[in-house]
Amino acid sequence: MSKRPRTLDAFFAPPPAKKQHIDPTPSEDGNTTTKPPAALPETEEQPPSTHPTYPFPIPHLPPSLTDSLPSAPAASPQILNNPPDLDILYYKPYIPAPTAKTLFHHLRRSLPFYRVKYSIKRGTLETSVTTPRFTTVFGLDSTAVFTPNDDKPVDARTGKPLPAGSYRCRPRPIPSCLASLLTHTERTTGANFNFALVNYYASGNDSIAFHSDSESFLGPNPTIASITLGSPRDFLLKHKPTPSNHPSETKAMKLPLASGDMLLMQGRTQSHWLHSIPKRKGPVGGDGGGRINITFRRALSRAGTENYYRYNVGDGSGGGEEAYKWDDARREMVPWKPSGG
Ligand SMILES: O=C(O)CCC(=O)C(=O)O
Ligand SMILES: [Fe+2]
Repeated sequence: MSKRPRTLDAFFAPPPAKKQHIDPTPSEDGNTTTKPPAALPETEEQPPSTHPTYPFPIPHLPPSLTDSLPSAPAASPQILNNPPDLDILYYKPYIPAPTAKTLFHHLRRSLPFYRVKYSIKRGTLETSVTTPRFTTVFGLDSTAVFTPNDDKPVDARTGKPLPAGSYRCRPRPIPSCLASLLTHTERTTGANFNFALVNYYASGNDSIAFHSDSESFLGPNPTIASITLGSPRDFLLKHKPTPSNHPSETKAMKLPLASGDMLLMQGRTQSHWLHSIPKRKGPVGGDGGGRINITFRRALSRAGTENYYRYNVGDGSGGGEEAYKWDDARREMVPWKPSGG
């Protein structure tokens, strides 16, 4: 449940909200309100998020977005708990469509993405796999924190610097554009999150196979918020096999996720159900087929941090794989070169 009254600037504002509250009244379409110009410079001056682990600075949300964000959720959630072991709140939508579209374009052009390669062993055969979508991740498990103005994580209990080699990966603080959304989602749901994982599906050819996010580093019955921005895609859910329920007989449930929708997966959902975004043939519709998915999660141990960076940034040369950045002229993700050329 919400811990603070929800207002316009509470929506994406980080906890110590610097901005003055101006006008929480949404317009008729539930989207924008006209703001006094005086409010704009303060937001415009917000510097981008920077960190030695980021390949480039990550801009703050633009004033047009922070100022037009409504008091979410835009709709009360539908409760999906009828099938055994399923426990999902379906916000349809969480963020109204026009705002979700602006947020989609902002995040697509602002975040570094990766096409991670890893190898899996099947028997004695080692196979190389390329993740069939772009991914990126920010955050740190609950044993450590980033302190303001500090590049390196410190011990969450003692506040002391971590011994060298505590992490194999190089954890990245959550940039302000995602931190604002995370904070608002915590207020809406009453859950706590320390990770933001982002998928970018460039077309209907990108996908995620059936899996559950039931890793032990999330603890039992984890709560995961999952937000869709951009083109719609089908989200499939099917119960894990049980002695009386053979996988071939398990019928999948289909949720047609649209831009702005959020699923709050909780309870026994991860331990008992699998989910996937299958490939989609033909035109996908909306935003040229591109779709962003953001999941907010809470990892409890270092294993979570190692795992998330390994599979969402990669571990090539310590800092991850080659970064990609959205190119507005080419309308695609292109390998990012530090020189810009
Ligand atoms: O894109 C989605 O909606 C699902 C993503 C997902 O399941 C995951 O990242 O674990
Ligand atoms: Fe998942």
